[in-house]
Amino acid sequence: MNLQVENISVELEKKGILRNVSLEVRSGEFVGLIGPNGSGKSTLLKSIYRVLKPRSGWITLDGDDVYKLTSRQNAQRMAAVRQETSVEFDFSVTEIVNMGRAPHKRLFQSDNAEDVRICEEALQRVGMHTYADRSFFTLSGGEKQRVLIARALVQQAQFLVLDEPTNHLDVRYQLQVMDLVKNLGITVLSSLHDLNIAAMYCDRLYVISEGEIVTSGTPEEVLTPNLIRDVFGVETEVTTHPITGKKHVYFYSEAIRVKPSIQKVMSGAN
Ligand SMILES: Nc1ncnc2c1ncn2[C@@H]1O[C@H](COP(=O)(O)OP(=O)(O)OP(=O)(O)O)[C@@H](O)[C@H]1O
Repeated sequence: MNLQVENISVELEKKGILRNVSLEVRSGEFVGLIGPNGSGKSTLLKSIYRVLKPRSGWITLDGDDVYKLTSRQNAQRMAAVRQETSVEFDFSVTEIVNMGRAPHKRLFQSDNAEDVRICEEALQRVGMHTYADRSFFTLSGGEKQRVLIARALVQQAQFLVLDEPTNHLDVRYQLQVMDLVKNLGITVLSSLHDLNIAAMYCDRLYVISEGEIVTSGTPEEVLTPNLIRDVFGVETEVTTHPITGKKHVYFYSEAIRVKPSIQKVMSGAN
């Protein structure tokens, strides 16, 4: 599934939030969207999963304008895990996950054995199978996140949009969820705050700042100290991770002093 975003602009309350944004996710790619708070990541993803229609430009999936597809056609192709999902009624974990099967069923058609198996398997994959009967309301932030990822998985769409999927997750589940998504082998576009997670998992990155894409490329091309200083205002050292061979970003803090021995190296002293 190939996503093309062409020159979209979004205005909210008379303020330009996205300006002429273009982006491509090729079939099978895992593409990350990084940028500071308020830069427009969620707005861009919402435009793609049809919650915020752009004022201009167009968005296509395999050449079809997403805004011209029926909801059912769209849900068969694209699943989204949003940053904030409001669940208004007291559903169980299983009921929430089952909702992801709706695009594959007729109205009021009950779950068959295959639906049950797919939902159980998805809960197992996110490590939430022992919570099947729990009320969704009673779950922690990380547990909710994993259930919502399971709901997206059972939709069996070939394109997955994720808005900060590792938010709320402890380090083990951050890696587990990212591994799981990576191993699906489907087309993925995900906003990410953690630059090292982005470097580990993404084939390519787009960097957004103040509503505009400022650069894109492989993590090796994009994650440089200059770019991170310009976009995030933070000083870094970027090296190659000794085990994964991926880029790894070390951050300097103003509050935590740099060790004198390292300061010497940085200033070029012997
Ligand atoms: N409904 C709205 N009305 C007015 N402004 C909005 C609305 N929704 C978002 N914005 C503004 O649009 C800008 C982009 O917001 P967005 O949520 O897309 O950023 P983000 O990059 O996802 O941020 P974060 O990393 O904090 O989640 C922000 O300045 C935000 O305040």
